[in-house]
Amino acid sequence: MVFSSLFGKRDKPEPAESESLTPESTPKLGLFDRMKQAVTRTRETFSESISSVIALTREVDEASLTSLEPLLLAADIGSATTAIIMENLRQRALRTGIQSGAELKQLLKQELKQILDGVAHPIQHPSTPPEVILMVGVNGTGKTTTTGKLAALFRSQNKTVLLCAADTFRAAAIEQLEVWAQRSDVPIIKTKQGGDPSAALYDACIAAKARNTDILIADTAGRLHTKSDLMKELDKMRRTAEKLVPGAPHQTFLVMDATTGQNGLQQARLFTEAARVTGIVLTKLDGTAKGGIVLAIATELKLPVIYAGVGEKIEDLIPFDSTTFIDSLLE
Ligand SMILES: Nc1nc2c(ncn2[C@@H]2O[C@H](COP(=O)(O)OP(=O)(O)OP(=O)(O)O)[C@@H](O)[C@H]2O)c(=O)[nH]1
Repeated sequence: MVFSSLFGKRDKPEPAESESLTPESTPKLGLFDRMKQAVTRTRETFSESISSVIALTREVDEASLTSLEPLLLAADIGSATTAIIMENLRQRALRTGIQSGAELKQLLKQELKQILDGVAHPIQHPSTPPEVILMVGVNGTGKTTTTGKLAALFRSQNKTVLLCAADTFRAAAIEQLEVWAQRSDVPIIKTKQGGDPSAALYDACIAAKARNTDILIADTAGRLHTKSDLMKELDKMRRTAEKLVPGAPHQTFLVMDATTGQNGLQQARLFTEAARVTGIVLTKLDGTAKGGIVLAIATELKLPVIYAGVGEKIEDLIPFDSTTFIDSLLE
């Protein structure tokens, strides 16, 4: 089995792949630099406007605090979350008696980090393989792409992976996942388009157990929480996995598109209630100036972001870390 590294050349480059980083052309970036690159657009608007307020702050008073509020809203942090941040900032600024703009910035960073850390929890892994992961979410958020990227990420950690193409609804989803499986050099279990996704998942669970595979990732069709037949289908998949693998699905990742902002959040809120989501994968962070949505996810969904999608290529998925995120957003 050949898998050089996440940054290595792959056998069958797709158009997006051909531009991929190679060790020869570009130095490997660390997590911090990759996150920083991904949130460039958010940083440009958020950090620069915050910095100009901070630079003008001679003393920390109600006026300087209030001038931060529209900047938080502009980054799509959301009104409810912004209100929480502002209230906490006021109290902490008062309590600690800070004076300078630089201290205010540090306080803001601490406040933002605290919000993210408040919902973080260690991922529970099963004691015996396979670990079953369901990828769920509304249409077009990046489920299939993220399933492929996750396979590559786990392979680079020397885990064995099996993919299950349980998106039997969208015409090209199965073929798309097959391409990702080839890129990551992992096997795939599929059924025909229009087939029963639970049947595909059943076969995949049996195969993962027989092969002692570490991780089984199932890509599911995009759906809205309002489509009750599709939500029932998701339930059936859960029950199928549970019958075959104790505790499965161990993770249910809701794939959210960062560019959809507060609309996406509203959909996600209703989705998490119905689908027993355990964590968020936030895609397309690279394509938005509204990366502040990460904070709204924490306060409103009470769920941690586990991974962030930072581009279309196979290596463009990074484990989400609150310190890295806040530090790359607010230098
Ligand atoms: N820039 C960027 N594009 C992404 C990212 N993740 C996914 N995409 C793109 O988003 C588009 C939709 O991705 P898919 O994986 O097909 O979405 P899906 O959720 O499986 O779609 P449905 O099955 O229709 O629900 C594709 O063009 C992907 O390349 C990301 O992190 N950054």
